[in-house]
Amino acid sequence: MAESGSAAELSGSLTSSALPPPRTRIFKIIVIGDSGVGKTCLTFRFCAGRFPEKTEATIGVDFRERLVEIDGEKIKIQLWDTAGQERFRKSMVQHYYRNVHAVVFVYDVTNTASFRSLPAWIEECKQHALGTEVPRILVGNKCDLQDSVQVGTDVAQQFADTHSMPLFETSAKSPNSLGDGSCRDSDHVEAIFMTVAHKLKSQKPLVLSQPPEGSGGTITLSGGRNDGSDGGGGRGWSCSSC
Ligand SMILES: Nc1nc2c(ncn2[C@@H]2O[C@H](COP(=O)(O)OP(=O)(O)OP(=O)(O)O)[C@@H](O)[C@H]2O)c(=O)[nH]1
Repeated sequence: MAESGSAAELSGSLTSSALPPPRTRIFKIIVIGDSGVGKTCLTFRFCAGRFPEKTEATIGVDFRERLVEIDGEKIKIQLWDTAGQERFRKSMVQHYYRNVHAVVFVYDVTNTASFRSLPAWIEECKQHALGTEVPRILVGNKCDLQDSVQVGTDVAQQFADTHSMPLFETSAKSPNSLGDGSCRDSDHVEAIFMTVAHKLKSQKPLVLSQPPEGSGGTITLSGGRNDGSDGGGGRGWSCSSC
């Protein structure tokens, strides 16, 4: 009897230790659009939780990360903030498009030219073999500048529909600002990136590197949503985990 008890204990401990620790998945999301539309501010807002006091034109690429928890799974959202200026893109452009999970196209609602450039950005994605299976969203930024809006929601929505993308209008500066009445109806920057992460998570179930027997290779985690932030931000030219 004593022996069978030990065997049961042994088998129990073996089963739990045979499970590899869950890996943190990384979702690489590239943020593209004309220079000055607010890509740096949007990515900073999501990762650091605030509007940056000062920004400079991005050279090559910056990337920022934030750890979130979705349905009990920790996921690292890695935002690649790409340079809008052509002269700062050339050497890096092929790196942006490697292993991309989602694309965020940004225009400035107060700048028609940035909206007119969108087809060229879409074309660039196409040229880098980004298939239609890669989720894309369209973000109109700076909607706090209500008196200067040049790109109406209806025109933007039409464009988004034509290209099968959801449209979000927001402000990196004052999302959800209710105090002064601006941006009352805008989407929160937080919600925009979390929507992309939820979409990616639903598309890509967690697959363990060594699936336990009988699990079918896929483990579905469930539980309460609890977003956490490491507020991480960093400037870099490459990323070892991508
Ligand atoms: N009012 C307002 N200004 C914003 C907003 N987002 C960004 N800006 C301003 O727009 C300017 C450009 O912002 P960036 O985030 O540097 O633009 P970018 O798209 O990263 O530009 P590049 O790095 O050159 O590609 C800065 O002066 C920001 O303060 C916003 O939501 N509202």
